[in-house]
Amino acid sequence: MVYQIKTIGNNIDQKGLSELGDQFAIDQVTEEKAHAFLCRAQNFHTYKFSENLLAIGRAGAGFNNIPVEQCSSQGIVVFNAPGGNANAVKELVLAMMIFGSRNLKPANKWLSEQLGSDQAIDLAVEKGKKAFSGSEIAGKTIGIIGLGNIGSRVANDAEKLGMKVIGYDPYIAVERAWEISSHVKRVTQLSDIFEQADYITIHTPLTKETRGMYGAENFAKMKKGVVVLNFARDEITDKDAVLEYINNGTIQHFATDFGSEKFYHQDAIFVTPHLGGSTAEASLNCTRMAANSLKRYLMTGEIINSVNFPRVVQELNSPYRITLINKNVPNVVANIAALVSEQSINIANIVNRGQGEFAYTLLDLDESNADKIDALVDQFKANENIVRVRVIQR
Ligand SMILES: NC(=O)C1=CN([C@@H]2O[C@H](COP(=O)(O)OP(=O)(O)OC[C@H]3O[C@@H](n4cnc5c(N)ncnc54)[C@H](O)[C@@H]3O)[C@@H](O)[C@H]2O)C=CC1
Ligand SMILES: O=C(O)C(=O)COP(=O)(O)O
Repeated sequence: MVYQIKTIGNNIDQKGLSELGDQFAIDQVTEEKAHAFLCRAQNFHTYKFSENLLAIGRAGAGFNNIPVEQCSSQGIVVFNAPGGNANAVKELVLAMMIFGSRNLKPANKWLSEQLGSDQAIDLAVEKGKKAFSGSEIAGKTIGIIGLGNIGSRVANDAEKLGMKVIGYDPYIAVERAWEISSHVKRVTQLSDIFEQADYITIHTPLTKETRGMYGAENFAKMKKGVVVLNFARDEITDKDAVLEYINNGTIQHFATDFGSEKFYHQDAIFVTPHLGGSTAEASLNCTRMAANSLKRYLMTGEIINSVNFPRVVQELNSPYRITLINKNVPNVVANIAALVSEQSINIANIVNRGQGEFAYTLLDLDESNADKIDALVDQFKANENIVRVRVIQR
């Protein structure tokens, strides 16, 4: 079987796709006929997914561009590439902190307005540069909201650069907690970040809680002269609040990865065009990770790095594996077992894991008779609690 992968958009790293191998064809069919999409931040919220679509690989971290609940209910597994671009974002954030502290944007603008001979410019520079004297990050306090793949790296490197680091993350993953330097102080109140930090950076997904987190309520708690960064998601920022707190002298510099006309032509604001994850290394990492997850899912039914289904890893030693995406309701597993038994088939292995409203079931069968497998598949397809059925032959 050849699996049809459709890349969406033009910024998928081509080298990363070589992971897929011979059993995969890239961009040979229309979106309608593809088994899987591989994408970056393109918005899928208005998409109508075809019944042929089994999976979406997001070659990046954030997946708010994908209607995940709709995908779950259509039996589409969504994968992302956790950590694949974290170093890229971390480097840009550290650069932007220093960029802001040293007034490089207004300084560069002022310099480009100095005309004449090099000697004349030199004279103007030595006279005028004191207006752009900045401050150093060493010894200052950075407050980090979200200590995941990116936030934990920012925390550790900021500490190495001599900063005092405080972090807020009520949902921190155990693996990340282990990776973070013991010098990083965890705070349990978001207000501690806004009250204590000289630099504030956010590295969370866009959620109900984080939407508008950079807004007047939290900004009112900030110290004067703070540098604020948003390289997470646009909707975290209330733009009018940023302008208000720049104008009243609280925010010295605001750096964001998300463009808005409101932010152009402002000396205290530096905007990058969503470049956080845009390095050669990150693009390759993320495409490789997403491609590998798609390959594993399509070929073996195993799920790793999915955002809407649990991790399920199980070696296939039987002639057939049936994978089911089913509603996470009582008795489904018993019904599945009953349908298998009606066909007089023996179950070699069954794994069923739920996540929210849906669950994933791997059913390995001690049966080589294709007709019996087909009959069972028909039964599963007719079951109202089962939304997706696939057969994988060893
Ligand atoms: N500008 C860019 O190009 C990029 C932006 N991003 C954005 O950054 C976000 C974070 O990326 P990663 O660190 O890789 O994700 P991650 O999933 O490793 O970490 C996110 C962290 O945020 C924490 N969190 C969730 N809700 C929170 C809340 N209300 N308050 C405090 N912490 C909270 C989680 O517990 C987790 O530790 C992504 O979701 C994406 O939106 C990610 C990569 C590139
Ligand atoms: O990984 C993320 O969440 C990002 O925002 C990066 O998006 P991109 O892959 O550069 O379109």
